[in-house]
Amino acid sequence: MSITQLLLSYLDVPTVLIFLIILLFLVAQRKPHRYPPGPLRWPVIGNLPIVIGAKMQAKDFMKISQKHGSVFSLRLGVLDMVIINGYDAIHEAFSEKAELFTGRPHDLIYIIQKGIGKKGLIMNEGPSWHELRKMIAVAFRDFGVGKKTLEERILDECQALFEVLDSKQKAQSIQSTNLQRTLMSAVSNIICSITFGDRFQYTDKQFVKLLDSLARFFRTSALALPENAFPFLRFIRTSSQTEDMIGIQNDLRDFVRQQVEKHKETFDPDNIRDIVDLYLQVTGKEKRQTKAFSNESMVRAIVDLFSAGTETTSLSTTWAILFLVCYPEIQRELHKEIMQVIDNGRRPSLQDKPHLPYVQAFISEMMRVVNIAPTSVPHVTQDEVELCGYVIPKRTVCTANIYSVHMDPKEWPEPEEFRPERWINKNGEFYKPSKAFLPFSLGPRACLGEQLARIEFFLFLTSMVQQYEFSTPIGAQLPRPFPERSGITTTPPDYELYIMKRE
Ligand code: HEM
Repeated sequence: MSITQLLLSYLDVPTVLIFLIILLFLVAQRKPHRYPPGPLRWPVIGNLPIVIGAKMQAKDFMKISQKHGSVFSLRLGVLDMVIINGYDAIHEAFSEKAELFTGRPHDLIYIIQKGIGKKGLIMNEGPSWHELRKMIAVAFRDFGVGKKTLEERILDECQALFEVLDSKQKAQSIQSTNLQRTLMSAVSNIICSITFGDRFQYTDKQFVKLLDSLARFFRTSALALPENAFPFLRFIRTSSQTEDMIGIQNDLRDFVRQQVEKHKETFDPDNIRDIVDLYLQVTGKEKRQTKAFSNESMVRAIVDLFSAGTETTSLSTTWAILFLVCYPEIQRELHKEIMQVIDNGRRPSLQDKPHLPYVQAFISEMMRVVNIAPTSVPHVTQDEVELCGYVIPKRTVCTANIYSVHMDPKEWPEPEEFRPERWINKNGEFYKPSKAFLPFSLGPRACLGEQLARIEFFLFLTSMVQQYEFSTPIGAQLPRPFPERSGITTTPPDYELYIMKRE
């Protein structure tokens, strides 16, 4: 009997199937030379089970990094991505090798490709992104970020918020998610006033609907959408979740377009009121219709500011209230410090900040534990690049796991413990105990709204603690003040909240 005949005599159907499965499994493990390691991949779906249905991807990613190292790879269907964990690796990528990591996956992640596109700020890349980012940074400065005018605007918005809180207080307890919606309106009004020079009533139907949609958008994980893993699905039938996310982006664009059209009617080149006016001036008067300064890129850039500026800061404030409720002794300490520095019930000011070390410590610790944007916004490699000894090919999606930086026990002993005191030195002053603190990411793509967010958050929190005491109704169950669920952002649990105006 020849060898071929011998082999064929063994090849029944189950043997062939087992052979094929092993072959597919081996093929699924193939990676380019010196590519980052990663968990075993299933044939066809790759590592999709890791992200689908995950409550908190960042936490799962951190566990994987404990086994495979700070830089590891995943394959989600056809989408290859690299997850970067820990301060040192993220610093090497986004700071030391920043110019090679500034791309965005506008062509690689379906919801971004179809719903957001390449224009604007967040998903744009290359010279037009650079030009736009520079212009918005200057506009933020010109329209008051860091100036008294903006401070006044924020404090006025706090006042509007307090009127709503006072009416809610009369209704006794409220659900914390309702408060978050109100906070979203307040925070959103600040970015609206910088961009459109206008604010909206908290009951304005279009505004409320838009903010609800925005919250839904941020609660979803873009990575887990089936069309990213299997692009052919886009030609058959997109999932309802994907349709919803695309619809939200279209609604946001329509809303901003309406505001821009209204502006055009009252535009006066000698009186530039806000960012839309500035844009109209640049694109109209100077006839500058470059890629960065087209009408559509303006609309998209403003949608980006509106979205990024609303959800993150309002969620942070909602989380802060949860910590006040769960740690009444910390709330008392904060109130005591605020009362000592801001006397006679005057409105807080940014000038008070250096005199409020415990407030600053509370804010930093809250941002560390909560990780509002736990996996940041994905970057893309602009060329082949070496990172921590591995080689990452050009146009690979790279995600920084910010959660892994803030939960690193070597940098933050007992990282899950909420301890504002970590941020206070022996002299009772506020200080940064570790470099491993990146809530706004780092490098040229770091959050453009960091300064604004910090100002808003400080003024909102200080004013709220000055005026109100937050607790839960007697007998109500206390929620756990630790993030357990996240999409693009980290959502606090819903609970019954009691707000009492201070005398
Ligand atoms: C607590 C509040 C906030 C947090 C934690 C936060 C966090 C972040 C993070 C992690 C990124 C991704 C950076 C990267 O890709 O490496 C980002 C990007 C961005 N954020 Fe924020 N953000 C906050 C508030 C704001 C506000 C108030 C605005 C504006 C009004 C804003 C505008 C932006 C923009 C435009 C980008 C994209 C920058 C670019 O791609 O060039 N953010 N933010």
